Amino acid sequence: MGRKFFVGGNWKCNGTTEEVKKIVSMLNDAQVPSGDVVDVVVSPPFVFLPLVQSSLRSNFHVAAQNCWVRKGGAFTGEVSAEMLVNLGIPWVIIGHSERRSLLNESNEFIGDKVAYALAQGLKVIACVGETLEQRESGSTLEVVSAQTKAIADKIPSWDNVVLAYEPVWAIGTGKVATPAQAQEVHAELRKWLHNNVSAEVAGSARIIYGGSVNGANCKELAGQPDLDGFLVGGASLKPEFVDIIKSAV
Ligand SMILES: O=C(CO)COP(=O)(O)O
Repeated sequence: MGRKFFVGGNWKCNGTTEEVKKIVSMLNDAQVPSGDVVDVVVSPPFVFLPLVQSSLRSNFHVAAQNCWVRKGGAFTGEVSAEMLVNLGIPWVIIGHSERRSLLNESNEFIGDKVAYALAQGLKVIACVGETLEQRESGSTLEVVSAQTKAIADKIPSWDNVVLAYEPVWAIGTGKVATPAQAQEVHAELRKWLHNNVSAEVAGSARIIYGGSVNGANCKELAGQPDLDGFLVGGASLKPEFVDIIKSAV
């Protein structure tokens, strides 16, 4: 169906200048499949974006981990989408579960952010995912559909959106979703897009998985038909990130 594999590395709130330089040189030296086969996007903290942007190999790209919901101004501590564009940062992660839960970002706020970022010309990695409680109570599909709807309602096009399914119970816990669990939700999300957006978007939108992905479990997950890549946390800071990129082929 021609959906290009996508591997994102979310560095979260980690790193010193020295560590960032080391990761970048590890990535620059890596033998990986060509850019026709896989998109690789790494997401350092804001303060390291210019360093990574200027030193990273040209076939890998960078993402910010967040941006402000509207035009910049008197919003102390925030970084606007316009600033990212001004710096030539092509991607931004929006709606990560850590921001949803720790900073109380609502579905609606995230929908607004995705829409604003897209309107400024950024490409967006939009995250959805259920908590353990929600999974155990059987509401996984309802939760991820509502999160996806809040985004779909606000955006005119899915061309520049990658949807990341990140079950909260799998993030940073070492508890990865089984390939079957991931495939089930990815297929449902694709069906949701088919029924609520269009058949074309359902066919072309990349849906990537995040949550305790590592060099050992990536290959089997990557083989699932509706799984188009990964958003990697902890392992994106380590050499095994290269193995995850290689799971594209
Ligand atoms: O939150 C994640 C990526 O955005 C996943 O984190 P881990 O890979 O550390 O579980």
